[in-house]
Amino acid sequence: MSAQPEPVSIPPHQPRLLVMKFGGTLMGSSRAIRHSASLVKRSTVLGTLVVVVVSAMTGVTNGLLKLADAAEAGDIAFANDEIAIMRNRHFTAAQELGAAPDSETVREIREMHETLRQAVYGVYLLRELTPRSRDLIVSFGERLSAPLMALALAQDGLKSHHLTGGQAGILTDSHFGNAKPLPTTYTRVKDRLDGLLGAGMTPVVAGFMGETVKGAISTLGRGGTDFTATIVGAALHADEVWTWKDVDGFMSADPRSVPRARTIVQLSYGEVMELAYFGAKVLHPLAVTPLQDHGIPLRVKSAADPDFAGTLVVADAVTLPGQSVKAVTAIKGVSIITVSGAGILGVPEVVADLFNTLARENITLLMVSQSSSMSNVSLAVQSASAERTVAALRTPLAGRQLQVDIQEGVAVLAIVGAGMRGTKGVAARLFGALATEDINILMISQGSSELNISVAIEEKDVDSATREVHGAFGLDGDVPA
Ligand SMILES: Nc1ncnc2c1ncn2[C@@H]1O[C@H](COP(=O)(O)OP(=O)(O)O)[C@@H](O)[C@H]1O
Ligand SMILES: N[C@@H](CC(=O)OP(=O)(O)O)C(=O)O
Repeated sequence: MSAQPEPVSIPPHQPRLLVMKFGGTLMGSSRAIRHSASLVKRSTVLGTLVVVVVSAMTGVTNGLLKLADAAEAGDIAFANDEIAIMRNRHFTAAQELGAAPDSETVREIREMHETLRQAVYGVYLLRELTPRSRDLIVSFGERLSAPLMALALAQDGLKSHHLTGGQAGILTDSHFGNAKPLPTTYTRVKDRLDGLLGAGMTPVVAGFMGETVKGAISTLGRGGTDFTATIVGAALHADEVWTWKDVDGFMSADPRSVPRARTIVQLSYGEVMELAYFGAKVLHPLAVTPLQDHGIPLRVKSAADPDFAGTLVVADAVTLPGQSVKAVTAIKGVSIITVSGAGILGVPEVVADLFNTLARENITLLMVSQSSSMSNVSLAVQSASAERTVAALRTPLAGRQLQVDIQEGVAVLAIVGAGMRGTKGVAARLFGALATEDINILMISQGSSELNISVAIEEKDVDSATREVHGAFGLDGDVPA
């Protein structure tokens, strides 16, 4: 009889199960993918089970959206050229990750590009790009990067198996472009991934997507791979979900515009949702929601410095004494739509109609303000949805004497932190900092949770405003600007 292997002893603090998410930057080239795979291996060698969730190679999602639009507009030559460039990029990465020309992975990548080409040709023939076909086309980014990660893991000696979001069990509603997981998702994901983990595999899930009950591919909204990772984390009751980044964690501002930004040690789920909603690109706004019920921690970790703890996101995050604000964040590319005129005066149903219409159209309102005389309502929306918003408002406004004005070139700046709850003088300090920079405030709003205060300002001022506000709340680090 052969000798039984020694049982693996796991040190007491070693996580049993981690979900690790790698975004577009960390999947951007064979070199980046190899490094990402090495971060997985660091944990698996210690006996931790890891489920990997990947995004498309950086730039691919935007490229797919652009070529889909081109096909709808009749420019099939441009669309085909873009597909060829993408195909080359994926083949090169596969080859650099050791795939032989006749390997299963290369065959799979070739087939996927062919299906993509056919889908895009269908859009061109019909001159129609529905949300459903856009989701199918854009999903190829993640579907093509998952086998690349599997190759890199194999090179590191790990057995792995890659799956689409639907194959991993993620079932969604039919809100193509912004789908939400159905409740059955969690048991389905558990059933499917437990089997693979039990067989000693490291599953690689293509992020950003699920599928509807009819089997159509749906996407979870831009940045949705974070959401995939937390759905999987919640389904498997993982010890933690780690999102690896090219930054040192969640920082007190976007380090690209504020060089003095520092890593935030801890954030609550609520603080993260506010930050993500107000433009901190680090996480999808809904990403922490699946983790909240089970209290599963999320860590934002630096791929360049894996021993650094990064930012821990938990229910009861610490707030240091005197730390009213933890971060400053901004959304650029905003428009303010103002509805005004006598027709709105004293007619509350008009306002109710406006909001109902916008909710039906799935338009996200970044800020809302209504004058107390009720003679005007201002709505801040992403400029990309401004036209759609104005078109949607036509019906509730029809036949009333109302004027609609649009102001473009706006940004929304927000300060976020649980410590501002009940702290006096926070708004005064914010407005003081903006006044120092001679910045005009177009709209103001404070969330009733007192977790944030947001202001709309002209976009040209937003970077200097962010730096000034960051300093005013004592967030500047030691790094010279
Ligand atoms: N508060 C913030 N903390 C850290 N990074 C931020 C913040 N706000 C914006 N960012 C930007 O988000 C980027 C990381 O997001 P993204 O590139 O979407 O990551 P991924 O490719 O992993 O999805 C960073 O490079 C950084 O410039
Ligand atoms: N690729 C998708 C999903 C995603 O989450 O990407 P990333 O992790 O690179 O932000 C997007 O660009 O929206």
